Formats: sequence, structure tokens, C-alpha cells
Amino acid sequence: MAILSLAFTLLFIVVAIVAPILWGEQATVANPSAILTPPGPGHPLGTDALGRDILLRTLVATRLSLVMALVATVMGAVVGLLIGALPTVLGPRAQRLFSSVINTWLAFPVLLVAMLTVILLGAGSNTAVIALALTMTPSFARLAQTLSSRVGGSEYLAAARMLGVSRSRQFTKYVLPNIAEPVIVNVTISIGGGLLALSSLSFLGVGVQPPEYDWGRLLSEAFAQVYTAPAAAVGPGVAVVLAGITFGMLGEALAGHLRTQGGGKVLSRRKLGAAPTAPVPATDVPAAPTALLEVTGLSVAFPGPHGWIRPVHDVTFSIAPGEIVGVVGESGSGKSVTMMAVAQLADAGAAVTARTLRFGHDDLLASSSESRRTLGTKIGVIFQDSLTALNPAMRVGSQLAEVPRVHGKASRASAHRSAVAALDAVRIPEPERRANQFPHEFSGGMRQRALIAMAQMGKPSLIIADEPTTALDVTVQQRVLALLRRECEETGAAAIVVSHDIAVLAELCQRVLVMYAGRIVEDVDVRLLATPELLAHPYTRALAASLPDLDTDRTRPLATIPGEPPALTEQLPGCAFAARCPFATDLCRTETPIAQDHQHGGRVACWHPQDSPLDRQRTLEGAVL
Ligand SMILES: Nc1ncnc2c1ncn2[C@@H]1O[C@H](COP(=O)(O)OP(=O)(O)OP(=O)(O)O)[C@@H](O)[C@H]1O
Repeated sequence: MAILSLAFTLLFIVVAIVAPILWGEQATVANPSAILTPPGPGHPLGTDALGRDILLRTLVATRLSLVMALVATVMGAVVGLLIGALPTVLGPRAQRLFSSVINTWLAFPVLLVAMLTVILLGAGSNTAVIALALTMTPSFARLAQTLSSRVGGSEYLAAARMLGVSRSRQFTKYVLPNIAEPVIVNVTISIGGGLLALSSLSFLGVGVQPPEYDWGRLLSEAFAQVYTAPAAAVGPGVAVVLAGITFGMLGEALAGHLRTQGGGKVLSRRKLGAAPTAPVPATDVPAAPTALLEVTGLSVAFPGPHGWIRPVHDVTFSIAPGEIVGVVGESGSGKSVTMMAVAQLADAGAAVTARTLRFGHDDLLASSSESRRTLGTKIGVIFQDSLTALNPAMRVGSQLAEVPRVHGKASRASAHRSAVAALDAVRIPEPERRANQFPHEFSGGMRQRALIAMAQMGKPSLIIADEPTTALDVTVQQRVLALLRRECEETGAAAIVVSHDIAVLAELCQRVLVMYAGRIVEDVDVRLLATPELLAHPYTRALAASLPDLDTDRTRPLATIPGEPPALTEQLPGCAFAARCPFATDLCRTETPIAQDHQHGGRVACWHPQDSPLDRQRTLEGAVL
């Protein structure tokens, strides 16, 4: 669709530039010897009442028709943007005032506004453009107002205000760039609608006046002879419809492109080549047949500007029913991407491959609508940012009630009762009243508890919690964690908890998966994290040892792991941690380690796992202590 709409847009632009230069004169001069000639070799669409070629006139009219539609749409968009978005930086009184103006303006019928403009300014092309711009302005203003209200409540705009950034700069640097994408898409789509509206005005005789002509004017002239020369209406009619469809399609294609790419420039799939797949390993230890979730060889890649970005490689793990497993690792190690891929929530454009992705009896790779329906209720997801995870425009109770309404086909009243009960179960006081409130009326801890309640609504057998307590203070963290554990114990649900915080995982989990540069490097009993010398992978040891405890000497800087993880676009051979590892050998730099059972009862992917208790100092050799 994108290529077709681009090709047609280009064609219209070329015709609009070239046609008036080549045929402008010829299309205007009357030819008494060829009046109302029917379509034929000399005149493919025939001639009009003055003997002028209709095809040439249609082609020449392209410029005026397109320019008028473009100018009117841009005028409407600019004025709409100013009215809708500028009040965001002017304060609440201006916002209220402009909101009333927009509402009143929107209440006027479009045709009435257009006719009033014509009456006041007189018929003509300029009036038609102004009339169209005036009818488009309020809808652009409403769009800009809705989009900019989100920016208005953002922390970055509040910070800019505190820093004393001028209002004009707030508008041009903070508000406009953050609402530009949907506005541009809307302008493109509106050009098509504008063309049709302008043609209608000219057709009615209140738009373009002779000797000027656009497609609407040509249609109007053709209709005067529609019974004697019906072919005369074909040219301008087809042009109007085709141009309208082209700009509509172009806007849709642009919107689709921005949605898929998040606005970033990425290589096309053709240039990127085949999506990366997980290599077939020497050993794929089969998960216990009773495993609730079995993942083998999971890889995720995103199209990027210079090739595939590969944040997750060949990840293998399984979760037993009722088990609570933690996932830990440095920022960017692929924890969230892995879990979102398991929950079938990977970002648009992601290439997700796996050898096995089984949840209960469902093969998630088959991705049938049946397995997707299962996921909606059987896997509950708790997102990191409770404010963005909840719909700000919907009452919390209604959001919770969506699950029984959509999946259980429950009545509105019984779904609401279930939502209130779920809020009560997560210890939200006055659940009936709170269910009728919006997310911004909840505290951070309450929102997070509401998310836990929401994840429980479908009675899932697996909960995926992506950093559920990062945004909360320590006391609230404890309560939310205790709640999550209690919910899992009571319902028998398994959970995967992603966190940076080893202390959080130690509270909650039985087992922890340690991720480094998109791979699981160690799968270990969570209690061993308290004794780094019993861990097997040098990275896990360094990670655990870098955590301060009560015995840590507070007068010395905290331990860090020197070096950086490899770039996601690089595909280096060997172990990704080799460049930072004090035990690395040539084997580590050339061969990717295979996960193997370890004496600590878990598994480790390392060519030199540390079997015996080691001196903490040696593990961190080279580290900044
Ligand atoms: N849609 C995307 N397109 C391109 N790269 C992405 C996309 N989503 C994630 N990434 C990249 O994948 C890598 C892993 O991201 P992920 O969010 O899984 O890390 P993480 O371990 O959860 O980190 P954190 O703890 O900071 O949340 C990051 O480098 C991130 O930039």
C-alpha cells in the first residue's frame, strides 16, 4: 500500500508541475470547430462546450486542485495546533478558555461554516481555501489538545518549567516535537478529504470561478452536458476520487510506518536479510514433562539502522507449576525483552524465534487465536510503570472488569463485583470507592497493587512481573512483594519476577536466572546469592559480591565490575563476558559456552565454572574496590 500510494502521490506532483507548463495555453483556448466532440483519437475524453480538450484541462487543473487542498489543510493544521496545543504552556485558565472555543467551534455544522464564509467574503478560490481551513481548524485543535494534554502532565515539561525555560521554547522544543507524528499523519489524510470538500464547493459554484478551473469546476461544467456528453465528467471525477484515495492511503501508510518503527530509521527487512535464529546446541536438556513453561533456544532481534539488534540469544529455561523464579542482570541484559517475548508481547517488528515455547499444553509458537486467547487469562503480566500500564482515561474498576467481561463473558454488574473483590484481596482500602477512581487518584503503591489485582483477574497459572517494585519506596516495596508471594501461594500460580534488585529476589524467589548480554549464564538457588564464593559463573559472583551488606566497609568505594557488555549489533564469537572475566582463556574468546549442570544444583554456561569456594578478592581481580 505504501509503495502504491507513494507512486501515485509522485505522479500527481509531476502532473501538477508539468501539465500547466506543457498544456496550460492549449487547455484554455476555445476551439469553435470542435465543440462537444465525443471521445476519440484526437480527444480521448472529448471536448467541452467551447471545444477545449477535457483530458488536458483535467491534467492542468491538477495543480490548482492540489495547491488549494494543501494550503487549506496546512492553514487549518497550523491554526488548530496553535489553538489546541499552545494553552498547554500558557496555564490552566488559557486551557479552559481555548477548550470552550474549540467545543463551540466544533458544534457548528461544517457546511454552515463554509456557506457563511462564502457569504461574507464572496465566491472564489481564496474564499474556498479559507472556508475549508476554517472547517478543518477545530478538529486539528481537538487532536492537538488531546495529544498535548499528555505532554502537559509530563515530568519533563514540569522540569523545564522549574528551570525557567521560556514559554515559546517550551512550546517549540517540548510540546510540538512530542505531538508531531500523529499531527503529520492527520494532515496527510486530511489533504484527501480537503480535495473532495474543495471540489464540492467548486461544483456548487461557490468555489473556483471562471476563467480559473479546478476538478470541481470541471465536474460542474461537465454536469451541464451530462445527457449529451456524459464522458466529460469521467476525467475530473476519476482525478478527484483517485487523489482522495491516494492521500488517504499515504496517511495510513505513514501512520503504519511510524507505529512499526517507533519513528526511528531502520533498514528494510530486505536489506537486513533473514532474521537471526537460535543455533542448534549440542545439548538441549529437556524440561521436566510437568514443567508449566518450557522455553528452549529463544532469540529476539529488532530491525535497526545498521542491521539486526540482537538483545536475546538462545535462552533456555523452564518453570515448574507454582514456582517463583527471579531474573537478574545488568540494565540492557535482555530481561524484559525475553519475558515480553514469552508473554507474546514483543514489540512490533521484533523477530522472535525459538526451538520450543510451550505453556502448559499450548505451543505458543503456533500462535493460533486459541493459544492467544489462553494467554489472555492464563499468563498475567505486571508491568514496571503502573502509571503507563493503566489507562488514564478509564476507572480502575472498569479496567479490572475487562478480563471477566472479555474472557468470561460476565455481565457488567458481576464483572464490577469481581473487580471490587480483587481490589479488596490486594488490601486496597474502601475498594468499592476506589474502583470508581481513575489511576491518577491512586498512590504509586496502590496502583502497583491494582496491577497485581488485574494480573490475578483471569486466575493465571503464570504471572510475569517486570520490575514490579522499582518505582516504589522500600516500605511499600515490602508490602507489594509480600502480596505477590501470598497471591501466588494462595492461587498456586507460578511467577517470573524480573528485577535488578537481588534483595527483592531473595525475598520472593526460590531460583534465579542470571542474564548477561542476552544469555542466561547461570540458573541457581536464590539462597546462594548471599555467598558469592559458592556461585559458579564469574559474572554472577562479581554481581553478588558487588552488593553491599552490613559487613561492607563503608569507608571504601563499592565494588564495580570493570568494562562494558558488548554492543547488541556485534556478533562476537565466544563468551560475551570474556572481555571482563579474570578467568578467560582463548577457548572463552572463540567458543560460546554451553549450559551444563553444576555441583551447586543449578546450571551454568561457562568454560571455567568456579567449583570451589574462592577468595572474594580473586573473583573480583581487576575490579575497582
Ligand atoms: N523495540 C526495540 N528495538 C530495538 N532495541 C530494543 C527494543 N526493545 C529493547 N531493545 C534493546 O534490547 C536491549 C535489552 O532490553 P531490555 O529492556 O530487555 O533490558 P533489561 O535487561 O530489561 O534492562 P532494564 O533492567 O534496564 O530494564 C536493550 O539494549 C534495549 O535497548
